[in-house]
This record gives sequence, structure tokens and C-alpha cells, in this order.
Amino acid sequence: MSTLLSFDDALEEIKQKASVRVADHSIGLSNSIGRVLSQDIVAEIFVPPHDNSAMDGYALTIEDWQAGKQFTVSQRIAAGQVTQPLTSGTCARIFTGASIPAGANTVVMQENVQLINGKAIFDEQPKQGNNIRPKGQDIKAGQTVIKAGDKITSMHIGLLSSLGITDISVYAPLRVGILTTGDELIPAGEQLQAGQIFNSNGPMLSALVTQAGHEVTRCLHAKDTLEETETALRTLMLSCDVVLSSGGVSVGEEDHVKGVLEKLGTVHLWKIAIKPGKPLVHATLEGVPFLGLPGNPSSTLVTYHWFARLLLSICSGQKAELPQSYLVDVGFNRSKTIQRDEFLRVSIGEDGLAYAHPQQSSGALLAACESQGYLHIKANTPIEYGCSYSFYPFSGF
Ligand SMILES: Nc1nc2c(c(=O)[nH]1)N[C@H]1C(S)=C(S)[C@@H](COP(=O)(O)OP(=O)(O)OC[C@H]3O[C@@H](n4cnc5c(N)ncnc54)[C@H](O)[C@@H]3O)O[C@H]1N2
Ligand code: MOO
Repeated sequence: MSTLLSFDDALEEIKQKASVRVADHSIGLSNSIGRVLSQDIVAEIFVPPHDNSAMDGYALTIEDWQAGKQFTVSQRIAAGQVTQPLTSGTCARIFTGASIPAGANTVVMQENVQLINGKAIFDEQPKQGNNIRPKGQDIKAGQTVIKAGDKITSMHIGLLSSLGITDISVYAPLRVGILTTGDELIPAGEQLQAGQIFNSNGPMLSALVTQAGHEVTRCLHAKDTLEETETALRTLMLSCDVVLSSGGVSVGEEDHVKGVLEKLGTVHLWKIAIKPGKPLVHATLEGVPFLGLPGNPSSTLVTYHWFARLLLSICSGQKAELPQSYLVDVGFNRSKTIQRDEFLRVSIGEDGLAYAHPQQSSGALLAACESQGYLHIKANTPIEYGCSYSFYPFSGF
């Protein structure tokens, strides 16, 4: 166990070695949802560009107000219209979104105004700035509104449109290659023969990569031989920015991935003190970053979520951030400790406590589907009823 790298050190090492692998280009804002911004966006205008009314009502100067005074309505300003300076001692009829005329410093909503013979009476003394949305309330010119590395959301598209921006600079999608390995695997749709199982990691990895906004360029499968593994890895290295594989990274004679990596490139780390997912391998193949995920399906899922997701994020130009975690109390005890960081598949009960799924085998995937997230138990830590541990909902990955 002493030769295993700690979870934190492995994360740090992968982060340190990773860099952006994609070029950037300009794209129309309307086509940019989910793309990664390559340059900070700095506002060139104020939003809103002018003081404007938050209500339908009347604009006036508070210094002109007197109890019972009847104000002449000297102009009518709808949204989009050009204003005239407010004539002293009068008020202006104004509508939501319309510019505040020079000289006015408050707006009274029409429900609080009496109209007598076309004149307006304001019963209560208005307050300075009431119902006025000042110029730049939302955004000030010169302000950085989105940082390079952020993924464009629908909110960003609204925000950038409010600045009048039509084109932005984004990174090209990251091209990811996926290799699955194993003599026993056949694709869904074929007839199972004795000793065979269906390949679940290939489709799962493909879906995880696609969901993260990257492009799955090629999915290959290799039998458990050095030759097939090497040929497939060479093919993927040539056409992809990053390569992921599943299986073949443990210590058996049928595990060839690590041997091929040593031949084709440099292995940075192998075997991490985590459960599940121990035999994870990280390498560089002629400049192409590579992560070999262990073949047990839950090990593949866990190592994708914690390591591959981060590597792909950095390579695609995004920030290297782990998902948000929450401290939750647990509803069970486990005195036995292990010398690895553990990622239990758990759900939150109606009592608000976290409960581990009864099936934690790294070969079992249904348990993950029936759970809500990971409980991170640090190495050598017992689990005590009522104590809190970090919970990472699957929705954050
Ligand atoms: N003597 C030792 N044996 C093993 C060790 C060890 O330290 N010493 N580590 C175990 C651990 S932990 C893991 S995790 C596995 C990882 O092994 P590999 O990455 O080499 O994976 P395989 O042996 O190829 O497969 C493991 C398991 O997963 C199934 N599998 C593989 N690929 C897929 C796929 N695409 N879809 C569905 N299922 C897949 C495969 O059939 C095996 O059952 O090694 C332990 N052994
Ligand atoms: O550490 Mo391996 O991933 O479980 O079964």
C-alpha cells in the first residue's frame, strides 16, 4: 500500500501536467451555448445605458414637492423615446424602461398618484432615486463580465446580448479518443457467448465525454494483446487531443495498457490510494495526455469523475475545479478503516442523513444509478453515526 500515490497528490500531478490542447476562433453568439470562452469579455458600454424608470408613473424633482401641490404634466415619455429636460415645478408622465428626463430625480408609481383635471398630486413625499434604475446598475463599462475558461450558458448569452455583442472567441471542442480493452467484451446488440459480457464502459465514457461538451472523435476496442492495444493507441494518438482507456491497467498477464504506454510514451503515475479505482494510470504519448481508467465499471465511473473530467476540462481551456461539495451527517457507522480515500455511492434519506448503498462493489453500476452522489471518506478515517463528511452530488460532475 505504501507505493500508492495519495488522492490529493494524484490530482495535483494530473493538474500540473495538463495544458490547453485546443486552438481558439471566433463564433456567432447564437451558436456558442456550451462552448468555452477563450478571452475575457470586458463591457464596452453601461447596462442600462441611461437612468430609466422601473415603474409606470410620474417623474419629478423631489425639491419641487409640497403636500397637496398640483403638478402640471409637462411631457409624456414612453420607453425608447427621447426626453426633454423637465420643466421646473412640473412632472413627466413616464413608463417602465423610459429614460429619466434631466432634472427629475424620483418616480412615483401611478397607483400612488391622484389625477385631478389632468394635474398630478403626490400625497406622500417621494424619496430621492425611488423607482429609478441608474445607468450601469447591471454592468459598468470596463467591467470584466465573463472570464476566459467559462463555459457559455444561456444566461451568458442574454448578458452578452445586453452588451450588444454578436461574436465571441471560443476554443475548438476537445477531440477525445476512447479505447476499451478486454477479450470478454462484446458490444450490445450481439449475442452473448459463454464467458462474454457486454461492453458498458465504452458507451458510458462516450456519454460522459459528450455530456461534458467534448467531442468523442473515435471509440476503439482492443483484445487483450500487446499488438492490438498498441495499434489502437497509436491510431487514437494521431487523431485525438486526449485519449482515455478502460481496463487492462492492473497487474495480470492480460493487462497490456501500461506496457504499451511505457513503450510509446512516459508514464507519470500508476496506482492511487483510492477505492474504487486504484490502478489508474496517467501518461503522455508523444505530447498527447492519456488516462487509463480501471476496467471495473464503477472504478471507470469514479476515476472519470475525479480525474478524467478534470484533465479534459483543463485540456479544453476550462478551469480546473472540483465540483461543489456539502457537509452531510451520516446515518451509519463503520469502524473499519482503509488506507485509501473512498468514494462511497450514497443517498440522502428523508431524515437528511447520508446512507451508503448496500452494494459498493467496483463491478456494480446499478448502485451508482440508485445513488445521489459520492461521500468522500479520507484514508484511515472511521465513519461515525451523526458525524459529517463531504458529499458530492452526481449533478455536480
Ligand atoms: N492481483 C491483483 N489483481 C487486481 C488488482 C490488484 O491490485 N492485484 N486490482 C484490482 C482492481 S482494484 C481493479 S479496479 C481491477 C482493474 O483491472 P483492469 O483495469 O486491468 O481491468 P480489467 O482486468 O481489464 O477488467 C476488470 C473488470 O472490469 C470488467 N470490464 C473491463 N472493461 C469493461 C467494459 N468496457 N465494460 C464492462 N466491463 C468491463 C472486466 O470484465 C473485469 O471484470 O483489477 C483488480 N485486479
Ligand atoms: O480499486 Mo478497484 O477499482 O476497485 O475494484
